Amino acid sequence: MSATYTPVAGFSRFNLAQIQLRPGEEDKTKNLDHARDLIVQAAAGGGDDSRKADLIILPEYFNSPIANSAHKKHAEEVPDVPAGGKIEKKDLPAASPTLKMLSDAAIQTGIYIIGGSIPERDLTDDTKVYNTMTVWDPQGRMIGKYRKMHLYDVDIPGGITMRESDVISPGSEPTVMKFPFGTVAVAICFDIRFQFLIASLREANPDICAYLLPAAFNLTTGPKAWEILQRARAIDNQIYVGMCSPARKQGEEYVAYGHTLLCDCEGKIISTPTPEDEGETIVYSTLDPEHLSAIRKGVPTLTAQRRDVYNLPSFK
Ligand SMILES: O=C(O)CCC(=O)C(=O)O
Repeated sequence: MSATYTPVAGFSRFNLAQIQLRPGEEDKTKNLDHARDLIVQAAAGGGDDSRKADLIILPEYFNSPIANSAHKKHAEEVPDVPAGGKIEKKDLPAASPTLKMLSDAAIQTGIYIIGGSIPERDLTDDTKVYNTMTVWDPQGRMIGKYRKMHLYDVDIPGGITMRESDVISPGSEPTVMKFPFGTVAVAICFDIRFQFLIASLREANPDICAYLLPAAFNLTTGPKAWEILQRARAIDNQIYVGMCSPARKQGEEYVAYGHTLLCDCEGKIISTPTPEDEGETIVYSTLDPEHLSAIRKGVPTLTAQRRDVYNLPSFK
């Protein structure tokens, strides 16, 4: 039986720069100045051709320490973006320095930015803080917002015990971004473990070409699961998948794993720092529609699904 195949709508070759930024410190101004310098550096080059980056992504909690004790103190106001809309720079909250930096950096570089994640203060309930991503266009407008949905509450004997939900409230809006070069599903860190999230987004948006997540795995789960989860999600959904980690820094309350990477739609890792490169670095990749097409055509798992025999169970 020959596979029916159509190219992924709206996907054109693009360059991604993932900034494995050093972990945030208490001095937010210092963190933001440093992140901006790295964004400018990342914008200048990379990928496997001579074009500059088209999209930059930062890590989880990049503007402040990754610590439950820090989130409330560093939380900022983040406006909601109307569906399909944008928030102009002049309408950003004056008291949100991280949003201002990201908007300025997008204008300065002329590049789309997935602004990692930051603690967000709930305006209507000051007991609530979210782990929130913002997305920016080259005009410095905020074009997307996503609140982490699955909170990292784990108790691993001999490993790590953590309850993100002691401080953070969960979001409940899965998010897909339409960039001029392709449709990208976004989420944050622990969300990668939930296959139904990306599978349902993928089903509703067949034009998704990539799944990108700011993340910060740790030294317990990083070695076991960081790489395999990304490769699994990539193979299951036949999309590019990448997570962007903070650099590893011993002595922090939460030591991030590092190893930022991007794998292609057959689970092959195409860009990652060298093993000794757990420190600050920029990982460049090129996402290629022809490669994606060839893989989907060669192994047509998505069109060959037997929905007449099985289907996702309803949770409701
Ligand atoms: O899934 C994991 O092992 C790590 C997740 C995590 O650290 C997070 O979501 O913050």
